[in-house]
Amino acid sequence: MAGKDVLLSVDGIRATYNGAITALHGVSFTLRRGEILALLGANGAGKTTTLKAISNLLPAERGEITAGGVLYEGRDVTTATPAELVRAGLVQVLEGRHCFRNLTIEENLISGGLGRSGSRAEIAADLERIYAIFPRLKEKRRASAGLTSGGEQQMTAIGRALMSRPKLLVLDEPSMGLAPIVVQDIFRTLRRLNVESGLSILVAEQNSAIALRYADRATVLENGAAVLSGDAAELRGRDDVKASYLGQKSTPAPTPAATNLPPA
Ligand SMILES: Nc1ncnc2c1ncn2[C@@H]1O[C@H](COP(=O)(O)OP(=O)(O)OP(=O)(O)O)[C@@H](O)[C@H]1O
Repeated sequence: MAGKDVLLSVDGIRATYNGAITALHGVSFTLRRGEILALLGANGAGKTTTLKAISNLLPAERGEITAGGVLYEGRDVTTATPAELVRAGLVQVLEGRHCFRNLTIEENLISGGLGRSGSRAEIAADLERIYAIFPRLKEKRRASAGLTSGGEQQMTAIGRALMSRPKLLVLDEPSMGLAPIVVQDIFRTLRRLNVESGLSILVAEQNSAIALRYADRATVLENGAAVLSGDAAELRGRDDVKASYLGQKSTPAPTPAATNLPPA
């Protein structure tokens, strides 16, 4: 992990929908520059709401932050528009790998760079950078995004976000609905980007096993509150985390009788 300075600070966020449903009850955590932080939790724990609070996307769903705030690079961005956040380097890949289905993969990627005032040559160079990260997208660049596989659409959604040259990439459940091998490929790529270019990553995941394997640290949400935070490696070794989030039972010590059995 690179530097230790704080890039993103989520400070006691409470959030409601329709002025009635309280989805977050005071979530706090920090993300250091250059790290991968996983936001874990079961269905409905508040992961998506937290990410949308960070990117100021709640108003589109009649949601709002009612207390607390978000600091990005030391600046209060609680009221910054999503477009301002993208320009400041904070980009979110929404849940469900949204692509423009009728546009080609390449057109989808180019759309991600439109917010920057880059020349044609710069956009072409950025495209080549994305194709080097995801060679599969280069092969499929002329295909309509809607006709490509779920994995290719996820890569396109991530590639499009990378076209705006983010400092902080925020991803909502990139593993959703994808085969384990594709999920592993995507997490490996995220880790490589993190190591090679220092990209900071906040990733919300229900798949705690893969997220804890690739993240530096993790925060666990339950019922709209952060209940646990720590180093990913340490959390992976904890019995309560294994039982509640990794679907593993703690292994009982073998009984003497069992030890005497011949190998199966
Ligand atoms: N647009 C919405 N309107 C009303 N309530 C919502 C809305 N979106 C989420 N909620 C509620 O807010 C709570 C947190 O949901 P959220 O989607 O943030 O959880 P999550 O951890 O991301 O779950 P999932 O993994 O299923 O996406 C849930 O009780 C959910 O029903």
